[in-house]
Amino acid sequence: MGLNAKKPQTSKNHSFWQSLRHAAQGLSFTFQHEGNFKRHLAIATIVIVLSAILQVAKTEWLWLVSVIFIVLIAELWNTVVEYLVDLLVAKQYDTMAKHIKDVSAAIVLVASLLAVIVGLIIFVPYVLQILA
Ligand SMILES: Nc1ncnc2c1ncn2[C@@H]1O[C@H](COP(=O)(O)OP(=O)(O)OP(=O)(O)O)[C@@H](O)[C@H]1O
Repeated sequence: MGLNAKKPQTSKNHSFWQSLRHAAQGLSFTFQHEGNFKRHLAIATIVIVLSAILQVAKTEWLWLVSVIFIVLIAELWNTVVEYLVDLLVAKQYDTMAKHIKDVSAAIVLVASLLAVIVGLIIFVPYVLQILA
């Protein structure tokens, strides 16, 4: 490492902007490495465009935005768990590692089911109205 090379940071963030930059790096890392995060974002974009076209009510927007964020938070959390487990067991097969990762994936599944249920409750009446 050269004299002017910056030492990698392992200390606490010193400012709000530094915290924000690292959080943005976390989001960018997840987007680049987790296919499911990309898929969830793509579905969220479709739902937002559809909601704008159908001009859904304010409370419906609140529900939709809430479930979109719940799913994205669950996916971020699942990514944290996967990397922590990999760090601990270094890719060795471990029954407890399997259970931890499976339960973490189940969190995403349950959050996604909630999003599907909310989506059906909101969009089915609009579709029926269009078909009527
Ligand atoms: N070290 C391990 N020991 C035992 N089982 C493991 C281990 N690593 C992964 N697995 C099993 O493989 C599955 C997938 O692993 P992992 O979560 O790392 O991959 P992924 O494709 O990123 O998952 P996801 O689709 O949830 O994002 C886990 O749910 C678990 O059942």
